[in-house]
Amino acid sequence: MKSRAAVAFKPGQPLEIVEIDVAPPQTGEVLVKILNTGVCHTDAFTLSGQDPEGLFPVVLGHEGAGIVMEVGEGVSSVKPGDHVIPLYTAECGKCEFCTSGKTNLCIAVRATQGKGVMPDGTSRFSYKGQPLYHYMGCSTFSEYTVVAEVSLAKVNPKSNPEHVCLLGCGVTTGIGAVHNTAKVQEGDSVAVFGLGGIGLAVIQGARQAKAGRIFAIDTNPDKFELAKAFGATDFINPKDYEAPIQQVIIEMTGWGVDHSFECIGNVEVMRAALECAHRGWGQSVVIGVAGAGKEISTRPFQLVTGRTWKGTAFGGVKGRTQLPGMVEDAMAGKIELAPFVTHTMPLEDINTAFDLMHEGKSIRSVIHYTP
Ligand SMILES: NC(=O)c1ccc[n+]([C@@H]2O[C@H](COP(=O)([O-])OP(=O)(O)OC[C@H]3O[C@@H](n4cnc5c(N)ncnc54)[C@H](O)[C@@H]3O)[C@@H](O)[C@H]2O)c1
Ligand SMILES: N[C@@H](CCC(=O)N[C@@H](CSCO)C(=O)NCC(=O)O)C(=O)O
Ligand SMILES: [Zn+2]
Ligand SMILES: [Zn+2]
Repeated sequence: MKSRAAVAFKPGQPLEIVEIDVAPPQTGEVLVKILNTGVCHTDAFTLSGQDPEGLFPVVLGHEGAGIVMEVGEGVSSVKPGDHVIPLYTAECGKCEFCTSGKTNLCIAVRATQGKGVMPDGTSRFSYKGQPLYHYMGCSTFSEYTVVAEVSLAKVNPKSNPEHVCLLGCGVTTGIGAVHNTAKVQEGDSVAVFGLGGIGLAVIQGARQAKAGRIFAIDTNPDKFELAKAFGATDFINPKDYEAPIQQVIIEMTGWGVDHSFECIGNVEVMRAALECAHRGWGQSVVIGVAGAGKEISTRPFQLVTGRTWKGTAFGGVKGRTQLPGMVEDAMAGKIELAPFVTHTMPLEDINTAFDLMHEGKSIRSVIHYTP
């Protein structure tokens, strides 16, 4: 079938809106019509050419919501008409990782996903007869996409896809990082570096956990207003200080914060986030994705004196098991999604979404395929 799609033909170039060919779903696969998709910084990261797994030409996008159109052989957990959220972290329920009870990092389709193909090693997308790569097992920048069954969460059909698409990545990652990875407790202090979709979701999660002081840190002070609305109590622009930002936070708190979260993808800030954590027990969670060749460093003494460095993918959330409940929480007002959607636009204007992100003017731009 034909599908409108925004294709990244080359790194660093704007996406091109073209009509691509989408082959039918094979065994264990599902054809999904995407209704809405958010644009996450990770899409921009891969488009920039900095992603070691980046492949071109590719259909990017991994923060979508849609409806099942057709299922391949052997698919039993979803049927045409079901409302779904594609998952870049699959959940097969059977692999060593799924059954460990320790992680959400299912391995069922991860190897082929990282190579931009479906589990049988081939692509369902082509343009003018040439194959296009899939992206993160989702490729939500195509109106019709093919996804592995294990990479689909079935959600309430009454949910608003323009909002719940954000649970496909950004909001789930931030909220999950607070509850699953850091396990923030009532009264704990929290520092959030980077106030985009991820950082603001961390703040929302911290407020749910009844955290005490919540420090919101960004070099763009325009982000502070929304951070305050989500529950941040203290606001820091590192550009206002000569001292390293970790020193500023330690001076403001005495010994540092109980939890810090890096939501930027900057290895220098990752170091600052670790070093502003409380002596003896403070922990720092890396969420941001850093470019190829980047490495983190600190004095080992920072760890010797009790700080812990952690990381999280998709906030530690098991998509098929937990995402339907998060959608219910959003419908019940327990998770706020609307304030994240600062812009909406048709697929044809998707490059504007990347411009707004780079200019610091958006939190999330949400693309709609049908008016
Ligand atoms: N681990 C995961 O599962 C996961 C999931 C989603 C996104 N991410 C990553 O999280 C990061 C954030 O994504 P996003 O969509 O919120 O991005 P975004 O671009 O919307 O937000 C980033 C924010 O960081 C701020 N910033 C940039 N440099 C800064 C600095 N030196 N000090 C303080 N603030 C600074 C920017 O002003 C902006 O507000 C990206 O690296 C993305 O790839 C990771
Ligand atoms: N491909 C990159 C790493 C990209 C990365 O870290 N992705 C995050 C999700 S970002 C969503 O916006 C993630 O979940 N990673 C775990 C996984 O992909 O299995 C690289 O090679 O460095
Ligand atoms: Zn993302
Ligand atoms: Zn698994």
